[in-house]
Amino acid sequence: MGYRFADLIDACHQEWSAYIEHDFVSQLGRGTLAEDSFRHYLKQDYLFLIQFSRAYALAAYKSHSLEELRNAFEGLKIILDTEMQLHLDYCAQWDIPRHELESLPEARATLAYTRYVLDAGARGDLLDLRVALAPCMVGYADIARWLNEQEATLRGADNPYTAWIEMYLSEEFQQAAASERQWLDVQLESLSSARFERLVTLFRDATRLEIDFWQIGLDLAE
Ligand SMILES: Cc1ncc(CN)c(N)n1
Repeated sequence: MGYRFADLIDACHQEWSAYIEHDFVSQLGRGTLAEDSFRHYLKQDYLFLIQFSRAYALAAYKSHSLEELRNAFEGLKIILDTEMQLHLDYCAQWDIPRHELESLPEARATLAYTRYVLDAGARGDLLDLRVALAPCMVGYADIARWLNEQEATLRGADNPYTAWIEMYLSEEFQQAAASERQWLDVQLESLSSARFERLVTLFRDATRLEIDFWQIGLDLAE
């Protein structure tokens, strides 16, 4: 029997739960996350999304088929048109000027995560790259659904982070994550155990780097 995407999560279950249910996420869901933490996250995430746009462009370069090219294009489009727009809206609402975003220094965790994924893609093939990207797209879709299931999650105007949660819960984002899972299911099915184990390392590392990224929001780390 072949591997599936769920086997990657099972192989690093502890890291995956620590990422999905991180304190930053639960505080955001309850609406109790300090504004400074979210601001810090937002600014670093702006820089993160620029690097991840490059990673989706790299995925286009590494593609062989029209379907793979379309997928890379969709990933890039969601970042540039949807996620980035929400960031800019929050920044405008919270008086973070555009020129500040353009001249921000990258925090170490931002550098570490984004360059790790770009390097995985440059060294490896499309599957390596999309496995390294999976905690980003599939992870945030899971986070939004997890938040939606929690009784403690505060909805509507009383939670300043409602727009963030809604965006990742949106049909567009959930659908993109579901089709990424499906593509990975097909690719993983016929792999040898040695190849699968190498992908587990990529997936685990990227998940650990996502955990660090939440943490810089709480620590306001540079
Ligand atoms: C750090 C991080 N990881 C994932 C996502 C969702 N694309 C994001 N915006 N930022």
